[in-house]
Amino acid sequence: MSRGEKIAILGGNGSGKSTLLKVVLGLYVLDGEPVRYDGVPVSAIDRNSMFARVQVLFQDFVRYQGTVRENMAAGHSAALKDDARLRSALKASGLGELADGRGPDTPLGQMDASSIYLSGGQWQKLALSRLFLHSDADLVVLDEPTSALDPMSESAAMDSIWRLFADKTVLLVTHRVALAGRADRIWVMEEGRIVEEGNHESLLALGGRYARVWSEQQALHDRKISLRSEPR
Ligand SMILES: Nc1ncnc2c1ncn2[C@@H]1O[C@H](COP(=O)(O)OP(=O)(O)OP(=O)(O)O)[C@@H](O)[C@H]1O
Repeated sequence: MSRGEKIAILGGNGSGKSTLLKVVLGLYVLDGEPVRYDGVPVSAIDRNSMFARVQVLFQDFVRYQGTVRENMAAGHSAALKDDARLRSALKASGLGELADGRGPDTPLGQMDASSIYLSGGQWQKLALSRLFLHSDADLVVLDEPTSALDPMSESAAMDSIWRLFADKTVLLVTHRVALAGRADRIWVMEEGRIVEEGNHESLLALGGRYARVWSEQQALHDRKISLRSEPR
């Protein structure tokens, strides 16, 4: 990976995408050549200084029984007081109504009668807001960050991801070829290995697994559009 590069990782269930992220982060150590950051093996880098430079969003992100503010500012107390930053991060993930409505002090979950319940997709947006709020890392690692979002929300959230992390190195795991297509480089995984590598155009030209999944997902998309436009 080069600094500032955007890499998307595609592959079927169990192909090794999440495992690869953990290897990159030094959470799993493999035999053989180690993962290096600026030439330094990941095992030789102090965990705290490593995680100060890396922002991670896994699929099983945390949900705190607390307010929106507490959920977003977890581990970063300075952000607790900055309402403008909190609201802007909420809007970037698609929670504009919450930002403009009851705002950062809204209690979530079952705290009391004034609490609101978030849906699965809304929790994922909140997790993304937390990431946008603290986007001061060099490397951003995202494991299916929009998997619970509806198509419109997903497209808007991905726009925010590319915009807000424009100068960061991004590693994005996704099942959606349309989202991967915007990356500088795509790794296609199968049985724990990268079996295809390139950008959208070169992988389409290769005519392999990526090209096949791309045309299948395009056909599905076109079918949905035509179903929507058929007269009732
Ligand atoms: N800690 C572990 N110990 C043993 N096997 C594991 C461990 N974590 C993952 N695996 C296995 O490694 C394989 C790859 O898992 P991984 O979670 O990386 O897949 P993935 O490509 O992210 O899949 P998905 O799209 O379903 O999230 C799977 O067969 C899984 O069962």
